Amino acid sequence: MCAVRDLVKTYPAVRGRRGAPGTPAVRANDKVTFDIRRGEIFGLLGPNGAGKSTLVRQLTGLMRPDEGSIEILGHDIVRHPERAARILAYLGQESTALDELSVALAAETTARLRGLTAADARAERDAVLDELGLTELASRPVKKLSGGQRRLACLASALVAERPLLVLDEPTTAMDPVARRAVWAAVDRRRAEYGTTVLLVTHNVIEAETVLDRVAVLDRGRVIACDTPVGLKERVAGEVRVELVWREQAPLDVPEVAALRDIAVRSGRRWSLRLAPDEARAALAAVTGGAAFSALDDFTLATPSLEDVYLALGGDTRNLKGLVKT
Ligand SMILES: Nc1ncnc2c1ncn2[C@@H]1O[C@H](COP(=O)(O)OP(=O)(O)OP(=O)(O)O)[C@@H](O)[C@H]1O
Repeated sequence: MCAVRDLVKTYPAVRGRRGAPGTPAVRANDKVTFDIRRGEIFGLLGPNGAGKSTLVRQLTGLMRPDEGSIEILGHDIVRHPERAARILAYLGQESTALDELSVALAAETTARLRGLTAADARAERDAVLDELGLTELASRPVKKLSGGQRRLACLASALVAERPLLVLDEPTTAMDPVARRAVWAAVDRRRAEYGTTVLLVTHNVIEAETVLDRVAVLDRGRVIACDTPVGLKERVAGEVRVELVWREQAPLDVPEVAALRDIAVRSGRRWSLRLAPDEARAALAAVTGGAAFSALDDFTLATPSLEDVYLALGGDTRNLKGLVKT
């Protein structure tokens, strides 16, 4: 339903004025290629600055690529960017003009703009607000809601008047678990009833593992892997993750601990290691059996997550949310 081929987007360099340093050109998307199938929840996963929003802006017709092609439901979006608005609903990260309206009016106005009659727009509005648990907030201005409520209200507007493709950029940011569940239930229902396809932008690995059918992992503008979460995890199936949390500082005078130091991803008191099963056993025996044990606060042993895949692929995890617990 969506085919992206060799998409390239470079933000040009900006020359500094009056001696101020300029900014170099940034190749935000570098030959990005993938396909999205009808009815799937397809994810774009990557850390801050990986190029996800740039990609989405091109898919939604808001930005023109330098090179490459985008075809959605047979429409050439590079040549006809205006057609994107008729095919897809886009929930961006930024707040919009809808912020000034009440929750109900924002949804109703969007439905009208998408071609529904006044009566149909009101019916859609009521159904979507009810579905997302927003009825009580219907008369409140969007801009006066909490962060999570505002996201939900913007999603309500995105969902009115069915579109075959939903493009959702971090839809559940700032939402509580009840709101998150309402979002995924609403998405699932559309998929089941209308075969709706979803492109989900996220850097939340945990959410990605649970909701996505397939995921393209983006790193510095390039797709470094594209597969099902299970398929990606199989790439590191031979490894387990060991998490060590030290009480204060790691006892580096213990040789076994010093040896682990260089292969651990360290975040304060927490060390995260990807090891072969027998290495993991040896490491745990060393830190739980000997002199290091009194310095250890906690440890866990877990099967690989998407985070491990990301690391194994050479990704830069510094900004990947849901990874490093502090
Ligand atoms: N308008 C712009 N001008 C110049 N550079 C930009 C512009 N917008 C983004 N960039 C750069 O392009 C790269 C990709 O940015 P983009 O916003 O697409 O990343 P992202 O994956 O969506 O990040 P995030 O998760 O933080 O939203 C980054 O290096 C960013 O600094």
